Amino acid sequence: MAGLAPEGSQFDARQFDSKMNELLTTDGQDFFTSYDEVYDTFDAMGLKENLLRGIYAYGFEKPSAIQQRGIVPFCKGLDVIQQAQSGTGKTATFCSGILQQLDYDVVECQALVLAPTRELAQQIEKVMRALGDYLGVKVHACVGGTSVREDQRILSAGVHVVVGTPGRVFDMLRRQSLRPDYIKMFVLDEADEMLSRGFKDQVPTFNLHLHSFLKLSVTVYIMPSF
Ligand SMILES: Nc1ncnc2c1ncn2[C@@H]1O[C@H](COP(=O)(O)OP(=O)(O)OP(=O)(O)O)[C@@H](O)[C@H]1O
Repeated sequence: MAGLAPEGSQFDARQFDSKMNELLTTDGQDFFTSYDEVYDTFDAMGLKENLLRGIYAYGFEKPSAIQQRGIVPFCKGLDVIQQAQSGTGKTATFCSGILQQLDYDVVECQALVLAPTRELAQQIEKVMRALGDYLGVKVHACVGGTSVREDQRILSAGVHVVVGTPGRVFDMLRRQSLRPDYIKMFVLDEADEMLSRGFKDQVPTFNLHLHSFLKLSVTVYIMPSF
């Protein structure tokens, strides 16, 4: 799979591994290991009014523990790694962060979310759509088992966010139906699951493919294996 780099990119698995090893073993000055600020209400987070309306209309009254700590750093453009048990509100955390940072006048894909399963990608799309209802967000789920043509039609009509599984998203990138030029946010949901499912070689390929076009803010969500 490591040889499956997109056309035009110069993916070198060995070089990638050595760079990753270097990054993981360096005491980076800019690397935050914790973020102390806690916001115990959504109102205190400085979110767009229409995002707040979406959050409250969805039925959330108070942010969960991970939302109290995770939404604001995401909104500040920091690279975020969050690890928490299932059902603690991680999805709404990164959806809110993305919805806060989108430029709604630009109908181009600005955020890419990858998930390990079709069901999860579709579930994330629903949450993103619901929370972003008052913002007019255009979000599309790019997953296998659906019409490629329909994906291409929707993407060419323009979306702000793509949520998908690696295979179909990769396919859309290769066909240039999904253009990475405007992507400024990247979320890898359930990263440990993604990496253990054999997407290991595709994920760095995505990163590299995107990196060759833009400066990327990477957000990784890790699910612990309990
Ligand atoms: N602040 C909140 N107030 C009330 N309910 C919430 C809040 N945040 C999330 N929820 C609800 O809690 C449930 C779990 O949230 P979510 O799916 O975001 O968690 P998760 O950590 O991503 O879980 P999983 O890893 O299982 O996908 C959902 O039904 C969601 O609507």
